[in-house]
Amino acid sequence: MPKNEYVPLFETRQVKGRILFRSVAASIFLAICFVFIYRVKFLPAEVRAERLSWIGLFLSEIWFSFYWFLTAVCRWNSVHRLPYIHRLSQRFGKELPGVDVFVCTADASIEPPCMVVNTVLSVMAYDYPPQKLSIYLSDDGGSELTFYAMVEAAELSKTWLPFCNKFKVEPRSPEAYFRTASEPVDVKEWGLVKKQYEDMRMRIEATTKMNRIPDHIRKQHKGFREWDLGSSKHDHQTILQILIDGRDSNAVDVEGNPLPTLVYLAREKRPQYDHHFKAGAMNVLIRVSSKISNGPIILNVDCDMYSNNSESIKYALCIFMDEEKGDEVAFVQFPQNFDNLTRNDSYGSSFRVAQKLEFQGLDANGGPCYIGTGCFHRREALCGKKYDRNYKVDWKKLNHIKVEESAGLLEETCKVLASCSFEHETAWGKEMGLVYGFPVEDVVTGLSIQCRGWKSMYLDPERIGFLGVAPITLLQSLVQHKRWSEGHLQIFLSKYCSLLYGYKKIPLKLRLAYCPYNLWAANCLATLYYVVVPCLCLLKGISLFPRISRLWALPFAYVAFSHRAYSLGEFVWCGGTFRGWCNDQRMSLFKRTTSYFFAFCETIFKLLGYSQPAFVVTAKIADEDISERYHRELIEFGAASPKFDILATLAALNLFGSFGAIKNVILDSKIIDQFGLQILLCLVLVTINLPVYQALFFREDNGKMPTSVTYKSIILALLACTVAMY
Ligand SMILES: O=c1ccn([C@@H]2O[C@H](COP(=O)(O)OP(=O)(O)O[C@H]3O[C@H](CO)[C@@H](O)[C@H](O)[C@H]3O)[C@@H](O)[C@H]2O)c(=O)[nH]1
Ligand SMILES: [Mn+2]
Repeated sequence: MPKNEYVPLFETRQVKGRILFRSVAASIFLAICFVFIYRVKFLPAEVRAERLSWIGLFLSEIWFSFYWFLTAVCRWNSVHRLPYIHRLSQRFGKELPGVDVFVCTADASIEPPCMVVNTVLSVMAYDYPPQKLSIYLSDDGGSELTFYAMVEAAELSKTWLPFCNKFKVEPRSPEAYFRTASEPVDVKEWGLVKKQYEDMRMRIEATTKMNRIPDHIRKQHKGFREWDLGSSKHDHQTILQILIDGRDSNAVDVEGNPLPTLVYLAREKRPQYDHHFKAGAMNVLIRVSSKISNGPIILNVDCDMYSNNSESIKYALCIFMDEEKGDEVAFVQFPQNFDNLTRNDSYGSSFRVAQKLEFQGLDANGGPCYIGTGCFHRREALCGKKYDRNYKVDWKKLNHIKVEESAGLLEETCKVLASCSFEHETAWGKEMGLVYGFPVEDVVTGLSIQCRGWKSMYLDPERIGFLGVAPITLLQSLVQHKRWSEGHLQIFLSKYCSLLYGYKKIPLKLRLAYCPYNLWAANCLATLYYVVVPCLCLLKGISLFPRISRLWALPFAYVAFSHRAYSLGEFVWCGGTFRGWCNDQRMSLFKRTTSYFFAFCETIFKLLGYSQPAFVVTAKIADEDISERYHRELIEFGAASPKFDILATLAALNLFGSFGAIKNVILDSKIIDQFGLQILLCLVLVTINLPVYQALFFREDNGKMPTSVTYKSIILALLACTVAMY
């Protein structure tokens, strides 16, 4: 091979199964056309109630078809990327760029310091030159418990990092490693390191339990003095402590190797200033890190997302540093995987199909969204730089910038960058850094980066890059989806709507591909209609679908069946189980009727100026009996919530509807022809809701439906049935 021939650092391949996907999509499209023809042709002319319900159903079907069309566009092409890390090391050797890792935490009571420490240790232990690695923890909880945990992490890293390097252990979160490793790599050292970790964990957990730091520990580090003034979570000065200064020749592990830099940061918080949640935290991190290490690549992870693959940085660099295609890439997104999922994933948290297939589609269309965690950014792009075609990075030059100030001086000079007033009348939160004002700051930021001309890419290596904690109760999951769908809808209704904002900036396909996500919440109306009206019409004797003896029933059946069968096929192909798929279907129904519905309403309130932005942080721990039920895959209802009122009422309604229908069929079997499809729809809904009935009527544990919800839902459902029948 000639010497200067370009050898790519990564390759792009078409995802298999495109022809199957396209043929199924085409056939579904055809069937949808027939459904529409039927709806127009047979629209009932006379009876008012009948005509109205029919029109409503038709509108819902138009919506579903439109939505389906968007998802099909998003998936029409899809690619995956194959990085070659050995080529990276061969080509760049020691000239690798600095990487700054940002870990965000917000609340020590639901994000245990011990978990944060594990995440931090896992990213400190990346297989990457430690002099080029800096880890920043942003603590929006401003908690000395978390600070203490970080002091401990700095200490443990001195044995943990050499241990990881020596034995090439994976994963590099000590907790996950000792939980999953089957046999000790080296009995003696294994035992020693394990004991050190266990001791540290016990010390941290003890302080967390006491909710305060005992005096003898406070004396160990000057940083604790910052809490002497008596600060609260929402009102405190900036706390910045460089726990390990990577430049310091004394900062070495037990074997004398250098350690990565480790920084604790709690930005200033004052009640009278908006802090913009995670987006605000990230922007402070960007500024502070620019003074301390200024790595040209930034990795962002949530505090529960430990690194599960010590080579992820190198994978991402294969994209950024590729001579031909790398310079236009602003961020490289890894999927969001979880390590606390049960076999059948009761709450559909795995995003299996989305992450194995949809994101590849986005990648082919111009780039995946930024999803907040497991994402590598090019610092310049994140800070607002526009891409232009002559942009070419000189990685070598980037490496020769040196910071001279001492750690102590840096701690003082950087404080102003983390103060509440710093951003006043600047472009931060608008054109610079993460965008403010949306509960999904990540997605809107990714979009705005892409609209500045950059591309993004998706990497899903065989060994999972990051593992986090998925919600462990139904309510938490629904609350999380409410935040997401609300954030997305707000983006859609703002100036950042991909269709308009991206006009002439990103390809039409990418503009369209954002829509299925942005419009999650908008699904609620059509779904609620489909869940409520056919059932009530059944009781009233209004037929909404073609007779099953007629050919017109075929397209309806085909759309429903093939669409779901294909989805099941994909789900299993992506490694899911049949029951997992059923759970996923149930969750998508639950999300649509509750999370999306509330998100939809709240977005309207917000547009009218009635509600404040919020970010409900997902709890990463739970009581023992809750987590025991989670592992038994029992759906957790437990607490009273308006979301459960809705779920239970809809479930009861369809149950009564089915009872009514079965009674009528027994009295007169001929109606099965006329109402066949409608009865089937009700029965499918009843099947999906089986766990709800169980929670309403049969369960005895603390996770059953609260009695108040049971009564409310039965009364409401009965009322609705009565009104429908008379
Ligand atoms: O005021 C805040 C609120 C949250 N966080 C952190 O943001 C992260 C995400 O919060 P979490 O409650 O875990 O939300 P998830 O729904 O799991 O997060 C997903 O969705 C969020 C947007 O809704 C993104 O910010 C996240 O990166 C993405 O993983 C966590 O590390 C928090 O500590 C802060 O730093 N400051
Ligand atoms: Mn999370």
